[in-house]
Order: sequence, then structure tokens, then C-alpha cells
Amino acid sequence: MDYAALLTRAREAALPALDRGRPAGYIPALACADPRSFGMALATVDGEVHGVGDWRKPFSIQSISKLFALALALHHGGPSLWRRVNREPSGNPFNSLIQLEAEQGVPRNPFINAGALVVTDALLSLTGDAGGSVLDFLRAESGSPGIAIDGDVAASEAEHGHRNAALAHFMASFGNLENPVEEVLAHYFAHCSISLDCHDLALAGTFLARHGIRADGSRLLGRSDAKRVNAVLLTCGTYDAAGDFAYRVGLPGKSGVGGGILAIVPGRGAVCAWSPGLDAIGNSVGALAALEDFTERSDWSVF
Ligand SMILES: NC(=O)CC[C@H](N)C(=O)O
Repeated sequence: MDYAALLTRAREAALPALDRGRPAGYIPALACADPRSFGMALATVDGEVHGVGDWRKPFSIQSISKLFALALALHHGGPSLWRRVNREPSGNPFNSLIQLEAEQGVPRNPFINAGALVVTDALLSLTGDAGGSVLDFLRAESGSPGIAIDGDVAASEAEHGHRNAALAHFMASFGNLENPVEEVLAHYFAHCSISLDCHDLALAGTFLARHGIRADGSRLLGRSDAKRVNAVLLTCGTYDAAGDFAYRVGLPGKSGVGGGILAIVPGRGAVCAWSPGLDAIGNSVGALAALEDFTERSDWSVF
């Protein structure tokens, strides 16, 4: 398959959309990103990588980190995690408080903020360092030891993190956090603030395409758990736009307000597209357009 041509076409499809998006404003350190930036990379299960545009420019992965945190928490702690977080689409914004009260402090799924805070708390209990565990995993899978947490973004998130603090305190009041709220928040902000480029993020996603097998051949997740994580990504990975994402792209995927989207094609590989301009729901307009074009023109699909 001519991956270079497919990626070039996908970029062309995305370019007219870039002006329609706006960088995340509620985290000031992200607001100054250039909405004209666009990058895209695909990594095959064998570790072959192709890219286009700004595919080697690092960006803030934000909520894409939630998929790695979930996989690591399941690896270390097993299925008991599912007693503390559900796996239904939320149909609500990623930082909504309303549903949590109605559902007694048990978040709808691990990919909205409340769910990711619970996962971070579990990972912190299991490993002693949730942010560091995600960082180490990303370094190992991408083969890039220089990957780092962007301290300015983490500080900006913490300074403007009232809503995440509210979610965490609320869950603590229901007994659904094991560690002090401030610690859970610090680890959550740390893994959200990791900077990575499309090349490294696509490579890091390939363990899910290999049904749970890491780059070094060891197993992170059993085949069933890899299937389940992919399924939750498909139904919940793009918040209250998961239905539209499934319709347009048709792949398990996770978006972040840094403008990245990582999509998984089981058995084939992972694709990462990035452009900082977001739609009203918080998904990248350019990345979405590029992924839609890519899956329309290639056989990288689960359907
Ligand atoms: N959707 C996102 O990428 C949100 C992540 C961001 N760190 C937040 O907590 O709001």
C-alpha cells in the first residue's frame, strides 16, 4: 500500500478544515498553539513508520494519555478497576460534573476526566508513580528516551484546574479515591502534559494493534483486555462525539485537547493525526478530517 500517497491525500483533505478550529483556551499554555500546524503518522504492527507535515513536531498529548493510563492500570491491577469506573459512553462533555452526582461518584467511563482521575488514582496506588509510569511506557514503546513532561503545561493545568479538582473532591466524598486529591491531580496533570510527536505516538499505540503485545515482545494486556480497551475507545474515546467519530472514521480512537487523535487498527497498526484547532466538543477539526479521509481511501478499517 502506498502509505505516503494516502497520508498526503489525508493532509490535503484536512487543510481547508484547519481554519474552523480553535486551540484549547481553558489551559492557557495550550492557547498559543498555531492552528495551521498539521501532522500525521502511521505505524504498522512491525514498527514501520510513515508521516507527513509536522509529524516530528511535539505537542501536548492531553487526554490521549488516558488510554495508556488505563492499559497500565489494567496490567498492574486487573479487572477490579471496573468496580470503580463504568464503560458506557457519557453523552456529556469530558469535564461534566452533573452525571457524577446522579451516579454516586462512579464515572461513566475511563476516558472522561472523572474516569481518568480514578484510573490515575488506581495506577498511583499500584505503582507509586502514575505520571512516571505513563512516561516510562511511552519512552519504551516509541524508542524515544527523551520524551518529557512539559512543566509549563502541567503548571498551567494545575493553576486553572478548578473543575478537575471539583471532580476529584466529589469522587473522594463518595470514597472512590484512595490517595489524597492533590496527589491524584498532580499525577493526572503530569501524564496529560507529556509532549510527543505523531511519529512517537503512533508507535506507542501499536501495542493495542498487536492485541496487547509491547514493542519488545512482552505482553502488557491479554488479548481479551486489548479487545476491551479498543471497544471502550470506539464507544467513549472522543467524548460526546464518539458516535460521530465512529460514523466518520470507524476506528477505536482517543482525542486530546492538544489537538491530537490516536486511532487503532487492530492487526494493522496505529495512526496519529494532530492539528491544534478544536471543535466545540474538544476534538481536533483537522485530525478528524484527515482520519476520515484516510479510512475512506485505505483498507485500514475494522468494518
Ligand atoms: N479532553 C482533554 O484532553 C482534557 C484533558 C485536560 N488535561 C483536562 O483535564 O481538561
